Amino acid sequence: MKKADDQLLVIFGASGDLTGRKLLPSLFELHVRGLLPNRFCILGASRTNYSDEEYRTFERQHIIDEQKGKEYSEEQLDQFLDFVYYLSFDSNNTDEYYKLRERIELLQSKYQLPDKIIYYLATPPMMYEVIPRCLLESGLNASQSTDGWRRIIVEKPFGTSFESARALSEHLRHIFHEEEIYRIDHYLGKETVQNILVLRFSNGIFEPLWNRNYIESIEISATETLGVENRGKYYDSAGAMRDMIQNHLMQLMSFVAMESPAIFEPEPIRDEIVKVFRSLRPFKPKEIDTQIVRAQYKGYREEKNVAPDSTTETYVAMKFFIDNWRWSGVPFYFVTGKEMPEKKSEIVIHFKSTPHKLFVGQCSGGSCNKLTIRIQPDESISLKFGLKMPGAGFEVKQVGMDFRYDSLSKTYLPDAYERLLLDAMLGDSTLYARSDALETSWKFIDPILHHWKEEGEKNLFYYQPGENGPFQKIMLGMVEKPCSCKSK
Ligand SMILES: NC(=O)C1=CN([C@@H]2O[C@H](COP(=O)(O)OP(=O)(O)OC[C@H]3O[C@@H](n4cnc5c(N)ncnc54)[C@H](OP(=O)(O)O)[C@@H]3O)[C@@H](O)[C@H]2O)C=CC1
Ligand SMILES: O=C1O[C@H](COP(=O)(O)O)[C@@H](O)[C@H](O)[C@H]1O
Repeated sequence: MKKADDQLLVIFGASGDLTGRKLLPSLFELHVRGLLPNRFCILGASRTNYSDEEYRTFERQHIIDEQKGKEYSEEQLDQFLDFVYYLSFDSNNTDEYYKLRERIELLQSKYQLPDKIIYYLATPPMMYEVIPRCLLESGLNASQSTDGWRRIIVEKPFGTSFESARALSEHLRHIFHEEEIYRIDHYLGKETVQNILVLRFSNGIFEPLWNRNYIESIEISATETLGVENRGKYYDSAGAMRDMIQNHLMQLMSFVAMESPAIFEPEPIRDEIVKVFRSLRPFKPKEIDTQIVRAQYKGYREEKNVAPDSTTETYVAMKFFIDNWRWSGVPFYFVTGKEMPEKKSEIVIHFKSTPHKLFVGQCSGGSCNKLTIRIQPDESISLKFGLKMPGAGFEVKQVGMDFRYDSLSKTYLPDAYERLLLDAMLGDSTLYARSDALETSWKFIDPILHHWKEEGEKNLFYYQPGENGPFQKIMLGMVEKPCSCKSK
């Protein structure tokens, strides 16, 4: 596999949850698998006071916790932590960036690194404006060397509305070139998500069926058993629509719905994604109440840092349409929720039934055929079809042909962050979101959020943690009108 150029990675928000649970464990796994650049080091930066050694000890435990069940040696962990450094500084204050510059120069000289730096913004979103501005003001946003470069990875949420996403993009483009900006959506780093493209565009059998003529509906869901945990402050201002649908589920939908790019390169793929988003049928205010269900789990308002009268949704189920040649009239569904009975993310393609039912009880009255792309927990693809039960008569049973992704080879399935970090180091932005795609997706979502804000508690439903409640029915009945499940 191609190795990335020698480089330095600076992580802002180095003392935080994302860095400890995802970034450093993923970087360690890349180290174990020999995929990091030959000369490389990591500089973590945040305000908390740590020496390099204290920071290494702090993160060592996170890595051990996250690497449970994976093979590695203590020696590999020591080697890795040896090239992890920490700078305690206030990233809000331009005057302190001289400390960052000094540390970067020291490390570049120690490791004989070219002037190639990736900045990772793993901080609260309000810092996405501040840190790039301070980098500009202190001259750290661009390389002075002819073969040097800068890249910046920006975590989600990328804005909270169309206007704020656009303003953030403009701000970043003023400081970095567009091709240097990597907007991360970790769902795109998941192996099965990438497999949607390969499944669709490397198999001749699916393309003729992948349209309104053969597909009845498409369901895209991501449910979680956890609640908001320790992220109440962020989540209460975001809600399920901003936290999951505007980014992860919309990206999944674009992979399912897009046309084939002429070539498999970042820009043609991203062009096709934007075309899908532009074809989304906007909701009229009346449709928001009948085609979208929002709900909150009981007990959410007692979570830490959540407003006691919060109307933030922790669950959304919605029906929508893509008005283009391929998908005209085909309903798409999104479902996402916290405190659900199962942690599961999947895409289900429901194919149309045969024009005439020849067999009694044929697949309980519906179509026998559906294709399920399971993203997690067990990455798999399964196709259901009807077959005759052995013996007398013609009783039809729906059977499945299942493919478990981990049976493909003994090759280790990388975590999404491993794949995406490596891609950014290699300069490959295919699996990163482009600004126009994000902005177009916000344009679709904004009116819904606006309507909910006006409605307050009206049409907000409640559910018991751990229960699907009436929502399964809502999905099956396909959200024609709000259910009568409102209660506290
Ligand atoms: N955690 C997760 O699983 C995911 C997180 N994200 C996104 O990643 C980002 C980080 O999330 P997470 O790690 O959970 O958050 P945390 O609150 O755990 O960490 C935030 C980090 O930023 C620093 N920080 C906090 N406030 C400020 C401030 N005012 N000025 C400068 N630095 C500050 C903190 O360090 P210090 O106080 O020492 O400066 C800390 O290192 C967020 O934007 C989040 O939306 C996205 C997907 C998943
Ligand atoms: O981005 C986010 O994703 C997680 C779910 O990610 P997954 O990979 O575990 O499916 C979600 O819990 C979190 O609220 C959201 O910010």
